[in-house]
Amino acid sequence: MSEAATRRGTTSIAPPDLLASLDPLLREWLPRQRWFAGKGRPVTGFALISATELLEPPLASPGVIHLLVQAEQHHQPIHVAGTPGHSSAPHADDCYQLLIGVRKALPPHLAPALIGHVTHGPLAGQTVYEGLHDPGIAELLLERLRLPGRLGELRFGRDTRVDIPFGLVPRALGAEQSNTSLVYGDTFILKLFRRVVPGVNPDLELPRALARQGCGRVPAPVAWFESHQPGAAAEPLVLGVLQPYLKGSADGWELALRMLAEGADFSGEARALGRATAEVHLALSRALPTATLGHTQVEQIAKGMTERLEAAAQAVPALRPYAPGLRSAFDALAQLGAEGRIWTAQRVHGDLHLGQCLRAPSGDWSIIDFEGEPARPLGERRMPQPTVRDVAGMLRSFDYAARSHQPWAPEWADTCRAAYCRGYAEASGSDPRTEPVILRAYETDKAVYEVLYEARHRPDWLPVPLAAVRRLAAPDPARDPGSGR
Ligand SMILES: Nc1ncnc2c1ncn2[C@@H]1O[C@H](COP(=O)(O)OP(=O)(O)O)[C@@H](O)[C@H]1O
Ligand SMILES: O=P(O)(O)O[C@H]1O[C@H](CO)[C@@H](O[C@H]2O[C@H](CO)[C@@H](O)[C@H](O)[C@H]2O)[C@H](O)[C@H]1O
Repeated sequence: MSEAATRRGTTSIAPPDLLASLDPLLREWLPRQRWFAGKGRPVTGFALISATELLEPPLASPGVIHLLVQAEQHHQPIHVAGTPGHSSAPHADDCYQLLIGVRKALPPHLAPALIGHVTHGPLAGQTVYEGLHDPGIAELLLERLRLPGRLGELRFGRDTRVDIPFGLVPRALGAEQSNTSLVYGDTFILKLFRRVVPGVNPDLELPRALARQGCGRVPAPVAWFESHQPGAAAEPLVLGVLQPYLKGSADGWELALRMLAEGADFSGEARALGRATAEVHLALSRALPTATLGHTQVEQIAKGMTERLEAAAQAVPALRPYAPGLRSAFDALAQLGAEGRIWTAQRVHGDLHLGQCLRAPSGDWSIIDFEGEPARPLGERRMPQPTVRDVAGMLRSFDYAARSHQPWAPEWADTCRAAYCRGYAEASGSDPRTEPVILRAYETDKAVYEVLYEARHRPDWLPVPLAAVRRLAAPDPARDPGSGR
């Protein structure tokens, strides 16, 4: 445990002692979590950012300790699962939010939440576990959100116009997630961010800005909590956001797969999704500053895409044969910029795909999860960007769905992609397909991101973005730019 960083805490147990007790257990448990971002590099220790007791162990059982810890990891080349190659992607030590339950022994229903048995230090003889799986702890968290105020370095805030009833029954969502969500009585959903970075979190910022615009496409934040580290320069860390739960809504990804399996037409939904995306873009352009992208900025964007491609090709050797073809998409974008083509940029979703779209029983689509691509630096995620970035994300998603189907259903993807662009044009007045160069560049950038994402998180899925990479590296000039084949 790094002594230098065991700085402070609002705990009855001295933070260095607390961390010394937990260190060996967390080293083993943390890398196994779906939301752990530093896969492939062993955790060598932890530095404490803050520790706050929500309930004091062992006086209270369960005890509940809120921890922000920095996971110290080797920065040397990593082996990326599913590929024979290595990556040397530099990574700062990531900070994670943990809610640790402490009990003498775990009741059977909490057995899957076990982190381990503490053998030494002030918690010796206690069992520690993933507190978010304990309904009692989840209830306690909602209580804190109902009553805004401070607890140590934690600050709880809420929109007091919205009633948060007492006693809503919690359940963990259990979804494949980058974070962890709890649903309360089918009324609210609390998302706890796992890897946290200082600064404005777009997943709170954008939905609040959209709510101020009266945009009904995005659930409006009802309550939130942050950690405020001492020191004037320190920016808060946004830790959780409570929103209305869209009961009975269907996830766009699941729905698309279901309709594909049934041979049902999804183009009506794709068109509605295009309209929903354009409406959100319009509201964002009104809510937050926009920018004009001239020659220099476009060149910078193309350079960033090329650099990401090179880093991804280093990490995933299967990408290497296609790199020259993919690079040509970014060169073509830079070339258009050099010829004087100007684009408008604005705040966008940043990681839009079918799984971020929820369809209410009424048929209305909502959009969630405005965090952006988790691996990108926060400053980059909050920059104004061309809206085609989100469009490209959705087009990729139709391709993903079609390729997850046996047999591959390319016509299905083509129809959805075209319908989505049509819907987008109806609501925005401009069809993304009329800008094939920038569309191809953003789609290529997204496919490259996906190759790296899948290599790191779901190696079995790697063939899906690799198939797109093959197509994007050698485009057929005769083909419609909205087509995914
Ligand atoms: N407001 C909501 N209403 C209903 N379900 C939601 C809502 N927000 C999120 N979900 C569900 O939770 C899942 C994870 O939410 P998301 O914000 O995408 O988390 P993550 O950033 O961890 O991926 C979504 O796929 C969706 O099924
Ligand atoms: O979980 P997040 O919303 O943070 O997003 C990450 O995980 C997504 C997968 O869960 C990943 O999306 C990719 O797979 C989807 C199918 O599961 C597909 O619809 C998307 O088009 C594809 O990009 C996303 O890229 C990643 O950031």
